[in-house]
Amino acid sequence: MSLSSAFSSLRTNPPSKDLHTNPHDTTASTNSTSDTNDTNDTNGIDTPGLSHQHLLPHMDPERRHHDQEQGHLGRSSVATGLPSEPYSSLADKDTGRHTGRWPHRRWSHRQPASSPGSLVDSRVVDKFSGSIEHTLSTDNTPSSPFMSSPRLSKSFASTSIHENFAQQLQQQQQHSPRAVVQANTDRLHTATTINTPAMMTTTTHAARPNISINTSPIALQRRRSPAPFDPALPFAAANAAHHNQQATSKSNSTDKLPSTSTNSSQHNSCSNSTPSQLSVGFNTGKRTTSNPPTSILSSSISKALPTPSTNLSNLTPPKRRMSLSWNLPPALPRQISPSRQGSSSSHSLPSGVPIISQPSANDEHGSYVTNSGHHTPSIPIDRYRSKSFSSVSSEGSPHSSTLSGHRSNSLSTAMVTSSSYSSLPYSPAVAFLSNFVDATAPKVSLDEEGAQVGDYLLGRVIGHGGFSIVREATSIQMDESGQVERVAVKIVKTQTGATDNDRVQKMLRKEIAIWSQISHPHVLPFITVEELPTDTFIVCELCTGGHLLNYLSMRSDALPQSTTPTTPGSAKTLEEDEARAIFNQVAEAVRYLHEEKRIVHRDIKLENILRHEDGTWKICDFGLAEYQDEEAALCFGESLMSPSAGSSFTPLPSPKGDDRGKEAVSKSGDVEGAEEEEEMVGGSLAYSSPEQLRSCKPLRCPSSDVWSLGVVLYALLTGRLPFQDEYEPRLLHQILNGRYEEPVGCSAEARDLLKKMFRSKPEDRWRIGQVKDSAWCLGINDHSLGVDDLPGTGGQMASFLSSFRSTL
Ligand SMILES: Nc1ncnc2c1ncn2[C@@H]1O[C@H](COP(=O)(O)OP(=O)(O)OP(=O)(O)O)[C@@H](O)[C@H]1O
Repeated sequence: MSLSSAFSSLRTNPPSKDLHTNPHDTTASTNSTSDTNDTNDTNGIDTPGLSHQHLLPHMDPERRHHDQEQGHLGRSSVATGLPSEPYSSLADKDTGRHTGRWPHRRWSHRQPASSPGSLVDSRVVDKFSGSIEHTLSTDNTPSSPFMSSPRLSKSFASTSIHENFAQQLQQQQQHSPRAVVQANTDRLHTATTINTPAMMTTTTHAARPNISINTSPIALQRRRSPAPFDPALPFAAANAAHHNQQATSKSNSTDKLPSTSTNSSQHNSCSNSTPSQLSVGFNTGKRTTSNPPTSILSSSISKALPTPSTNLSNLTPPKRRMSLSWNLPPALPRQISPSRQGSSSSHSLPSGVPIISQPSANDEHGSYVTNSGHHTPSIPIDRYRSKSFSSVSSEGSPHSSTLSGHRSNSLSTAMVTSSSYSSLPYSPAVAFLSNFVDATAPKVSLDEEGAQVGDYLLGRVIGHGGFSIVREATSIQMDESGQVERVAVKIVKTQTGATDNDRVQKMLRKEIAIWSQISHPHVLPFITVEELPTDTFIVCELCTGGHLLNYLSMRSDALPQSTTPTTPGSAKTLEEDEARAIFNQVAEAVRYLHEEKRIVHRDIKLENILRHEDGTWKICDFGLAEYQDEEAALCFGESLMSPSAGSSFTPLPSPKGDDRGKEAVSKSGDVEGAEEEEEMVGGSLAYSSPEQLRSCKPLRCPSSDVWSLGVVLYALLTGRLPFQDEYEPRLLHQILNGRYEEPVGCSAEARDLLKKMFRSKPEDRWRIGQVKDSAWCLGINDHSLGVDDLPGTGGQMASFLSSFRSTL
């Protein structure tokens, strides 16, 4: 259910007492509430007796511990206890309507068309992406202080990204040679187990007869286009080759040996194909394949990699079962051989699959160069040729042609035994495998730990956004003091083809454009952006102290159990001075945005206030930020606004006593015409202002930021949210009526400031300048003067009094 429909349903079905008898309502109380609307504007909706659970002490300690273990930088859903399913996954697939729960991320009035795709469970993909997350549902977890602050979801929620990850994983699995091998081995009953490149175990089970050719479209396709190369396969193949050779030598049974004759077409098949495409006979212990058998190595490769193109109809099972473990030595050293780089080769292996080339003439011991330009020295090629491969028919063998560069007729009939290798530093299989070192190196995807992005190396995941993940990163170069710079990198995937992609990219561009214009000590500094076709990387300053929600949770945990407050503020999560110090920093940043940059943040919440290691607090996440009007957009970010949107901007709503822009604000608080058609309402429900709830379009109204900031102030003072209820309609009514439980145990100035920030009508609400100049922010404790209540004076008068007193 969208917000607008939720609201209209509220109007048509005004809340009645049965709201309070709803089974969700376990906290009905008669605690006093504060109608902070000075004009007593309740819109005809009354919600008496609403009470609040105390937030922080109810938070599951295990979850908090997990979150804290993550350096307080974990996924916000962990800390909040909010359901991690994105909004779209909570919507009915057919109707696109809400299923009744609010998501933990953002919200939208319009549902994405890609509902089915968005049903991918992010938990699955979290595992895939390597970040172990506990995503909890409100259905089965105890409520937390902020649990019932359900957040509204962006329609381009995290599932789209996760879905992309999952699809990639699925594709990779489906098309990898390993998958094809697996598919075929179901029939061939051949299992190949590879532990690591260095330690392999190959087990060959008896093959079943009557195996037919797989001519499925996938198989045919695979023969045409090289499949992704699975580096483990050559290892398995070569191991099998080595083992097979030894076994067959010992048995001395020529009947069971595969033929060593081959032809050049088979050679080409080997050298021009990925391992999975090697289409020669399956070594079953009998020479019964229709393809001419190849060298022992290549036939063993084909055994490990039975492919669809193999005619296996007459295969008979081997009589024994073999099992082999082989420890490989470390990878051989490599050098770049510029002379070979880019040289044309008759081989056409996929990039990354090296091809052994002719040893250089002046290399005493022989050396070889791979198709990736790597030159591998110090392999005694001649010795290999004369001894290791003496038993292998050279014709058609990939080794005989590529390792030595010519086919040696001398390599014909002698058998290889284990003693053949005794004088060699490496076995032939190892020599062969060493050429796959590049290919076997773990492939680091561009957005994973270890990848390099610009001048930075990506590290662990430190946060999740609605459509991004955030990783720690370090600069690859040291600064003058020999230190590497630590930064955070926000990674947004480009989901080509996804329904939401265009909108996500557009919003991302706007975020970058706005964020890069901002410079303030209490705004998270933007550093740079790197764009790749697959991802966008926003590099920004790292805040190691976690976000404010974590901080409050941690401080609440530290409270003795006996002091768990029953009313907000009765036990202090933070001392008022500390709350003031934090609030002043955040309010100063908001003042800068509103007054100097004429930007509205639109997503101010505890999770978007980060603690720097120097102890300062900074606002982050400009994903929903907007310029307040056309003038500001032209002045600070002219390219950001579409012409159509630009012309529709209207002046800001103003506080009481200021006529500027008054006519632009409708009764509902909507700023008429200040929306782009395709924009969607965003933000978190618990922080949303009444005017935003009433509007089905996103507002560029700075007073909405002030409301959200009031929610932050309340949390700082009391350790809980002012508007919270697991029953969504009741939560909406609380916000729309501006009803919250007035905190006890804090100063009158603080309570007064809250009232001013929670005024229902945006034009009555204090502006950020007034908030900053309020008696509480200035630390003036004499509320008896009542100057804050004088229209249009509040902050200025407090400020004046403050300076006046300091002169006394
Ligand atoms: N510079 C940073 N240092 C440390 N943690 C960070 C930093 N930036 C972001 N994070 C963490 O990552 C989380 C998500 O970041 P951010 O809010 O910027 O992403 P987002 O995709 O815009 O999220 P949202 O859906 O809330 O808009 C933050 O809540 C925070 O915990």
